[in-house]
Amino acid sequence: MAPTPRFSSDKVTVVFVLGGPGAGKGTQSENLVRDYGFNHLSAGDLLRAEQVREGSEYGELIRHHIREGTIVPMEVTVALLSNAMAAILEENSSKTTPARFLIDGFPRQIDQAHFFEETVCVSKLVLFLVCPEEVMLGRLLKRGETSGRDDDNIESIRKRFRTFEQTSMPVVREFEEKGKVISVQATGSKEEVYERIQSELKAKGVDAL
Ligand SMILES: Nc1ncnc2c1ncn2[C@@H]1O[C@H](COP(=O)(O)OP(=O)(O)O)[C@@H](O)[C@H]1O
Ligand SMILES: O=c1ccn([C@@H]2O[C@H](COP(=O)(O)OP(=O)(O)O)[C@@H](O)[C@H]2O)c(=O)[nH]1
Repeated sequence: MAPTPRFSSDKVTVVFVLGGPGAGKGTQSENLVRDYGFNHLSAGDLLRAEQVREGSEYGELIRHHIREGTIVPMEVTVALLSNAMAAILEENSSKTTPARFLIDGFPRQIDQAHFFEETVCVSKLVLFLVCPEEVMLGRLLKRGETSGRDDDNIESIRKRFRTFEQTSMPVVREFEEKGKVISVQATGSKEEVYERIQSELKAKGVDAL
């Protein structure tokens, strides 16, 4: 028998934000948090916090995968996301009912998508930021001047691009077949991209607060 997800869709609305490394997922998520009352969970940020958490048994494992641009085993990432959602719901700090969650940079592999939807909750939409590699490369190298991230260097970036094409694009295609994907061109200024996102969300019946 299939497991029951931890959160039902009358309690939570989940929107995944996907796109290649440097497509602008974090940047546009900030806009959506401000205007739509989303709670923002970045899978990468949660993993980086766990990597440096004192006493974590996963620190070295996470460090290795992030530097190699490969995917951390899904049990680790899904537990971090699920617990972060539970903490937000417990604080009852959400501005909307159902509580809106924007999950950025996840799922990046098909088994993660299935495991999350079976055990945590079913997603409503996927916002997919479409961006050519040369644009993402330029943005990441610039971000690398100040980000301090282990993976904003040319070797890791090349590996992340490969993982994105080979492992993460199949996730986008599967959600596309279910009619859940909003694709937005992520080139041009941050403001232009955000305007495109807003008009697509409106068309899907997701309104700003
Ligand atoms: N439309 C844009 N034009 C120029 N730079 C951008 C744009 N969107 C994001 N950036 C910058 O590119 C870098 C990567 O964006 P970020 O939101 O961190 O991407 P992701 O979360 O997809 O890796 C950041 O330094 C960000 O400020
Ligand atoms: O569900 C996830 C999300 C991220 N990562 C790891 O975290 C890195 C950075 O992801 P993030 O979304 O922070 O940044 P991006 O690569 O999109 O700029 C990835 O390359 C992966 O190694 C992962 O293993 N599983």
